[in-house]
Amino acid sequence: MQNEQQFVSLLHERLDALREQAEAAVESVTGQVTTVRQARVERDISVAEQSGLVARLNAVESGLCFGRLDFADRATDGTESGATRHIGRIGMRRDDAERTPLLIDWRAPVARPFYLATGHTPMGLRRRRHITTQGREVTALHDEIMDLDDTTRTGFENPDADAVLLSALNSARTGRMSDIVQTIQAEQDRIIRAPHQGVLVVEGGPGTGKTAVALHRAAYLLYAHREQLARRAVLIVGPNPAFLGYIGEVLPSLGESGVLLATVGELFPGVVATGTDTPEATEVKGRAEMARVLAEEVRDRQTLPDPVLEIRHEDYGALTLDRETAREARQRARDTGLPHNLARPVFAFRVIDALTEQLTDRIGADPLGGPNLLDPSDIAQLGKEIATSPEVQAAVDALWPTLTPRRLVADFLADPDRLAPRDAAAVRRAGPRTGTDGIDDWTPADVPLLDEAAELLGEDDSAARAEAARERQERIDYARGVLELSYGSRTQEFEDKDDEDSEVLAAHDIIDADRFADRHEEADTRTAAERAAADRTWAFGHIVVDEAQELSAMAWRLLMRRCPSRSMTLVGDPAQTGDAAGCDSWDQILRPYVQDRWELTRLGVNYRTPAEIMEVAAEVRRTADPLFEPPVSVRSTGAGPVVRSALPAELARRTRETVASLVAGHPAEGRLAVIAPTPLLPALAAALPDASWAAIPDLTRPVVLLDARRAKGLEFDTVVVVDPEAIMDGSPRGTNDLYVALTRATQRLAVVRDAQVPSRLKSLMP
Ligand SMILES: Nc1ncnc2c1ncn2[C@@H]1O[C@H](COP(=O)(O)OP(=O)(O)OP(=O)(O)O)[C@@H](O)[C@H]1O
Repeated sequence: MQNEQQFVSLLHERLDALREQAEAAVESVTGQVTTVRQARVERDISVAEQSGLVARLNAVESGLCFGRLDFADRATDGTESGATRHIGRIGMRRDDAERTPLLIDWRAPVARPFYLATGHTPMGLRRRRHITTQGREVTALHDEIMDLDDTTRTGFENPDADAVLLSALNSARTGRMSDIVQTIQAEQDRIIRAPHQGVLVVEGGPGTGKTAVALHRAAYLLYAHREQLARRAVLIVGPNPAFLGYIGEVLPSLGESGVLLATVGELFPGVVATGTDTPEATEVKGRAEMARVLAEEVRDRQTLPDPVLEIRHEDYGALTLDRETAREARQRARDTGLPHNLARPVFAFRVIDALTEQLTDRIGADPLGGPNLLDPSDIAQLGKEIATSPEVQAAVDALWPTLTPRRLVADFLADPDRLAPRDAAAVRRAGPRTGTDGIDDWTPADVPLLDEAAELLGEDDSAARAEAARERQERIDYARGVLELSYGSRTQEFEDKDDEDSEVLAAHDIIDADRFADRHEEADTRTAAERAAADRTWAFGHIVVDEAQELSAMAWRLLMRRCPSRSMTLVGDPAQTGDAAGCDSWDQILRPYVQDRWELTRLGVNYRTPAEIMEVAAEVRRTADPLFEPPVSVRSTGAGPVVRSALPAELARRTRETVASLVAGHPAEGRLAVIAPTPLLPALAAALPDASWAAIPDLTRPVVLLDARRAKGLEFDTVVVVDPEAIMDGSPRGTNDLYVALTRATQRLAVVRDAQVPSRLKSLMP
């Protein structure tokens, strides 16, 4: 233990030294004042790099080193004979001439036996050690002998190989998910390190570690393919903001920050989707056919005169645009296949041509019947006058208006006549107020519609692009110089890959002058993730979707547009689908985009819910699917759910008593959630004044009140489910919602039933 303590102390000293260096570097450049543009670029880059490094070093402080591998003297693969390697959150080297490896990043290939080796397949190991620390102090060691012929003993051998895992699973929850880097299981490790191309679907029941695996996979991919992914950023999509808050600390604790966490409702820059839809409206808006409906809405705006449009020209009097000419112009514009706003100039040119011809005929007609008296330069001049005439422009606008996505979708929702009457009634809402460009409270289900509209409409940005190209060339010239400088001052002490592959990246490692110029233009020192968040057309390097079963067909269209490489990890559980627009089958989701070229893998062990609680939850699922088999719980606590019942008027009071007795029975422990049907929440909030209750509840509070939909993906030490039958009947997928609610507890479950409702579930009888 003492030796291990010394080593861990040494690691922290090294970490301190690296941090001091980085902080000093930030300080030394921050104060520099310069007017030379190249020097300013260098300074900004330096500050961004070194500040990022400081943040990263701070984040890995806790649990910096958690494992040790002792390789056998006679190594089977010939690489690590007799060596000892410590495994940690990041890689570090000594500050010596050889830059000796000190700590191996958990993602490095050499760390892999830590997760995969078994007595049967020792992968060259003699011993594997789990090191538990608190702050900088080593508090426990657990050794596993991998080579049975090896008779050396350390005194820390633990017959219970799962002791470290079980201690992690039993620890009190904090309202924030923690990483599992110390105890990743072999089946999880294989998914985390699966190849990065293509679509990988990870399916598994509640608590099987899908979220944990998805996040560690993102961290692994950023390590293994940093060059590609740091530049394009990784997007992690979660079901709601509370869930994103819950998982938000995992990647920083693994030293990663180049990731954008977002809900689908946050993926249309400039729109904050604060509204809510009924389940019916969500379902209708999520249907794939909405793409066609919106396309038809756009075509509807490309109108024709009926039968002619009279245009009064200031100087030349009345001009007429007939239906046939407009139809021909419209066809030409449509034939380009361009989005509406980009095809508009084609339509406009044709109309202007026709009007110019009309005017030419009128003004230049030879009274004697000879050829037109105007010469080509006169005609060109007339054309210009027509094109710039406000009346002509108004006529073009009336027939082919420039449209914005917000306006189009708002108008459609105000008047959704194209839909069947029931569907129209479900989605109809007040139109945009005069003068506004949309509606005030967009809902998450509107966002894929807005994105679809943006695709259909396009943005005429040719002038802006030409200007951007010119500026970019200027930046490239400066960036070339900066890169040369950056290579000269590269970091030396912080790697466990070879030199060219350093995991601490400096500018010269990952980019050439072109890309560098893109990233560090003077006016924009944002990270790739930040820039991605502001850019609707950003193509992410990899997308991870959690609770993927909840996404609608329209949301998938949006996500696929953001990921042209189709490098994606989708995790989910169709048995937990709650959203009315959610999909039931992966094939149905993926076929339109990748046909059958996607891979499915399953996780079968439940690390969260004890066996006794899982049995009750499984019974709920079996009411919908009699052959349902739940994932196997890794733990059992010996305690089944406590069931109480009360008359409807007493439900809130009974719930308060139940919460009070559970809190009193387990005073210092973790978090408690009350999960109830949405209509009951106000009454329960009044009865539980200390509970956190909001659209985005504070999960770090001791008691949290929420409905089943918001509980998705979360977990608590203790869960009280109120009125289970009402949750079941509350929506078309209510059985799934109740299944979700019952599977959120890591330790204890209580159920408060409505005594007047006959129970459909044997195990939920008092
Ligand atoms: N290898 C592991 N070591 C330690 N804890 C683990 C491990 N795998 C999973 N867990 C823990 O199990 C719990 C459930 O994991 P997670 O939330 O990822 O499951 P999930 O499959 O996403 O569940 P759900 O479908 O219900 O949202 C978490 O507390 C997670 O930290």
